[in-house]
Amino acid sequence: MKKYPKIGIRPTIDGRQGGVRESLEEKTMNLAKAVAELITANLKNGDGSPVECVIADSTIGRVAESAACAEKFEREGVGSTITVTSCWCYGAETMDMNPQYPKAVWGFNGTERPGAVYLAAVLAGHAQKGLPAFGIYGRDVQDLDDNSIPADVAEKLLRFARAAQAVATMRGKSYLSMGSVSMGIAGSIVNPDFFQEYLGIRCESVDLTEIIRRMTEGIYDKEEFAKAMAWTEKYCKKNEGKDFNLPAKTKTREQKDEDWEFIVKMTIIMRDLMQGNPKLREMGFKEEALGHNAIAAGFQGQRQWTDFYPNGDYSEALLNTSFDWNGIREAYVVATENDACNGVAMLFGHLLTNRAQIFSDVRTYWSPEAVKRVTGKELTGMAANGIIHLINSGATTLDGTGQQTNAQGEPVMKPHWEISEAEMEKCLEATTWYPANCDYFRGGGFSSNFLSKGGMPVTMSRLNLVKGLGPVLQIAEGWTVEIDPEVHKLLDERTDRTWPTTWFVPRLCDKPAFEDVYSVMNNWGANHGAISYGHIGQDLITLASMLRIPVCMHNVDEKKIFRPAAWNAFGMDKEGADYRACTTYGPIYK
Ligand SMILES: C[C@H](O)[C@@H](O)[C@@H](O)C(=O)CO
Ligand SMILES: [Mn+2]
Repeated sequence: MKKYPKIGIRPTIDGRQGGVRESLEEKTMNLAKAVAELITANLKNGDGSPVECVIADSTIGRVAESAACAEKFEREGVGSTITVTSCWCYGAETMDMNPQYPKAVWGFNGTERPGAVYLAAVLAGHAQKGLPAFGIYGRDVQDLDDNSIPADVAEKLLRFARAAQAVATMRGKSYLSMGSVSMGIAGSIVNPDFFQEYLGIRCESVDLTEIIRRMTEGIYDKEEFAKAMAWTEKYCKKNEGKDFNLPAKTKTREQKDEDWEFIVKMTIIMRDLMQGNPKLREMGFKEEALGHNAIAAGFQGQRQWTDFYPNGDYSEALLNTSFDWNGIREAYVVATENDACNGVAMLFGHLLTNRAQIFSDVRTYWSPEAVKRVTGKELTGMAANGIIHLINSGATTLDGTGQQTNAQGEPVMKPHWEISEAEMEKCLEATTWYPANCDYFRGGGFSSNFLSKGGMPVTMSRLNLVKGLGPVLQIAEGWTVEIDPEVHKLLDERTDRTWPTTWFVPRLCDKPAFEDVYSVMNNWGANHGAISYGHIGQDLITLASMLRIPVCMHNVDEKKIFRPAAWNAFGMDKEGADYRACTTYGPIYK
């Protein structure tokens, strides 16, 4: 059972004894309990455990009670707070002053006592003190004896809590670079200051010789390796695809079998490097047993490693997948080509959804005209306005096959605790493991290949670093689409047919970057995108504002944007206000 941060609930109250406070004690504490129940019933951590809440020991009426609550929250491992009230309270005395906690305030909309007035007053305090907080105010007046949480309030509470838990879960963890810069990809020039100041994440790095050392000296769990090999024989090796390499570059059967053993060992070692392994301590490898506390990692692969050793596609794909030989489990976050910027976008998506992530090159925009020219066929349905080819060797989760289904039989990518053994086997069955293209991967290995089923709502995002500005986030909600199999074959075989493909169609709107499918690709800030199941643009925007990362491109309805109340002070144009606020506040850990 992993250790996760908790959400602190702060019931605040009018401190006046002799009637007022007494009349509100029960109501205020009941509201706090209702919020805690809402969060614990609806939100889970990555391991499937419910997000825990901690409620202050008493209502908070004066500053001494604020301080006592702050001390309790520190002891209990709180990482963010929600203040709730149904009455007037003394803002500067009762507000949460912790500079690192994401914070929200729910002012009960009941007119007998001025909860909304406190909400506005304390949000002014938060703005004045440079501690921006999210304001939650229900649209309809509630009766004083109504302790229920209205739907609009619940939606904002949960949106805040999802993002706040993501922020708190990242704090204190590591990003592990396995290797270094891959083929001059800027995203793999890892910027430790960004990780430290914006995410509270420490950057760790290991040279790739460490994988060879551990293989050579047997620093891995031999029993697990045997179990993994048997599983790989049963589910992966049997789906080995045609070898498209030139004869001179084709490995023998014996060499390929050695490669399978190599990449399975490599996968175990990469996982151990990320999170450690107590079995290694039993084997006498105390230091290696510790791991790097990595919540995300990147594997350089190309080129030096892949010019000589089998590639990392199997390792990256399986680590990013919600299952392996040990069964169904939380997906890891591993960026191929050590593109740490894309790794961050994958991490955001994973923490907000508890689902595995797709890592892709944003490879090709295909206009309807170009498709007609090369295939003689029309793009139809949701693909009719053009499609974007998402494809990358390696780090695309096998959950991306779309072989998991919801109650309606529609393709989905599920949190791991909802995936069945049968669905795991379907994802594996839908994946072909082609011998690696030895023109690119001289050391051989295998690449996962599948075609994502269409009809899944997805969100593609990307974190970019801009000198002089800092980090910015891009977001494109859309869908996976299926196209005529013959069209797919022709288009896919023009590029890298041994790699996994997802055909993506963004939701278009009247914003310039979304006026057509071409514009989405033409405005994308790097070669990669992280693709998460679901339309999570609103959550990403809320999360980005907590981290002070401006959003430079998105196709989310402006009315659905939920950011700290202080953002309103930076102007009515939401995008400009976002930039001005992020610049003013700066990173939360600086
Ligand atoms: C062709 C290169 O080897 C691939 O790695 C390339 O398609 C990329 O993924 C670059 O991001
Ligand atoms: Mn790539």
